[in-house]
Amino acid sequence: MGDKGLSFLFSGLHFNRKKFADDFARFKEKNENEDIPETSTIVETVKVEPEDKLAAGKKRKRKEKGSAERVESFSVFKKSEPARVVEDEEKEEDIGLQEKKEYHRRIERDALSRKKYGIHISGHNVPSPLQSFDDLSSRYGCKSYLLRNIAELGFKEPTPIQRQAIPALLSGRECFACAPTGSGKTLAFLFPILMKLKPGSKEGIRAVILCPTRELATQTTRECKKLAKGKKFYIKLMTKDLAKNGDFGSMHIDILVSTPLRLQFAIRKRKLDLSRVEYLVLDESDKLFELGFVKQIDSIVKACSNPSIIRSLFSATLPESVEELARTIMHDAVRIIVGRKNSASDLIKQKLIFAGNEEGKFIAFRQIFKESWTPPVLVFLQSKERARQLYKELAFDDIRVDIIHADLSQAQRDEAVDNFRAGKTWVLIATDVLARGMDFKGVNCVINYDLPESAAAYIHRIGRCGRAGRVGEAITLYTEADVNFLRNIANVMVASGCEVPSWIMALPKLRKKKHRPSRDSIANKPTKLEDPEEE
Ligand SMILES: Nc1ncnc2c1ncn2[C@@H]1O[C@H](COP(=O)(O)OP(=O)(O)OP(=O)(O)O)[C@@H](O)[C@H]1O
Repeated sequence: MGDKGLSFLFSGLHFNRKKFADDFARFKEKNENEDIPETSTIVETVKVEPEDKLAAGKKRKRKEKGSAERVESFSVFKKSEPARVVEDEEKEEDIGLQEKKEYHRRIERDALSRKKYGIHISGHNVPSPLQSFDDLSSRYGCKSYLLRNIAELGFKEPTPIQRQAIPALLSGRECFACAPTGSGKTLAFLFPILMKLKPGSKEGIRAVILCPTRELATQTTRECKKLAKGKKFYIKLMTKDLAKNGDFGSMHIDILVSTPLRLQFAIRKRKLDLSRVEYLVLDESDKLFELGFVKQIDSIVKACSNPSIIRSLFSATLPESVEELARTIMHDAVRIIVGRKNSASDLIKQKLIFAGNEEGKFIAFRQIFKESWTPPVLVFLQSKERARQLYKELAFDDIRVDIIHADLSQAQRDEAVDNFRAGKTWVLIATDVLARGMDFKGVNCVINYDLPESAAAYIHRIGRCGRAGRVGEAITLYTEADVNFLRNIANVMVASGCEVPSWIMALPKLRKKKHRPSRDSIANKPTKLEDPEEE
């Protein structure tokens, strides 16, 4: 990603490159020299402070900070801060022996716990991971209604990302978090917001959650309302109508969930005030930092001008480039990686099928349905046009098939998602508009009719199955046109323990990141699909 259009994001919140050229140079140097390995172990400095005090202190400090001090935030992962060493040493001497012992016991306990759950952290003084949801009351005074709502949802134990990200955010730390698809990241960012914000306040918007698609924004709003049940939070989804006509001055909103474009529109045209926002979440953050979104994100981050804002980035994939961009806007962030970075959930059985050409692909696709299939199935294609073609081919079969892509009206899109959720649709044909974040619990199988355009797209697409501890199956069809790109997908498969033919692994590495070949239109060779309920 180039520098163009990243005026604000790339320059940091208040960062003046000229004025702080030396610091910037040092940061760059440090960054290059101190690259933390993927499976980085625990990096914590020796400093004992109770969690609530620490959080309060942090907040105060952030509020007092002027623009110059923000330069510090460039060293998100620094292992030692020269200016602080003396101070830390003095403090350490003051700490009694007992406290020191207790501190070291905690460090050991935390390290063991993180190892057990595959949590890797970097950052200064990272709070202990949760042992259970009960920790939320004992350590952070969590209100009973929230724990009740979690229990009602059937959640017994926090997932690994929840164990670490919730305490980090509750302690006032910004964070970027990478954890597998379907591993509960949504609750990890929603919970601290609900815990920290006063419900029904008239102060204005205090939390903004950004999602790359309307479907995901709708789903996140619904999840947020479920978690907040019993409290009068004003939780709003930014609809098209609201963005165009909303009278935000007279409207009560505590938490706003939106796609970037709609929010940017409302800021510009409806003078939406985000200056009181305390929490900004970029969900599917790597997507939001892609070229199509980055200008919008830029202006939203700028509009969220509260100096003590806590920003967090969540995704199942987190490329280096995004981490670098994130560092420029975040202060003293905690980096949390669950499992291996940029890998697929190991609950998904992944398979590659060679189909020669487009015609062969259609035959192979039908074969999958003939042999064995358990609805619901999600089928991904590379474009709206191709999705329409496949839909046409299947529409005359006795199969409950539907289609979703960005050209449909909002009502049609909502209906497609609702019907699929409700089990009224068995096969949903989709473009990548549905690839990220969508949580369809029952999906057993994802079929990549067209090879995904990148390894990240592959991880997110197949991540629509194998969620919340369930197993799933992902089948990827490929043709001659895809062979050169296969290695990228195969790497992901191998990393999650799936078998891949050795010739694929021997293919040269491709420099090109995106793969979108032009393809022949989908063959029209109808053979009737089997209806599983008739068997
Ligand atoms: N602690 C928990 N115990 C059991 N299930 C949970 C827990 N937390 C969340 N879930 C469930 O796990 C599923 C996946 O969660 P979620 O959608 O947040 O995943 P995600 O990590 O955001 O995935 P993606 O990367 O695809 O967006 C949801 O159905 C959610 O209700």
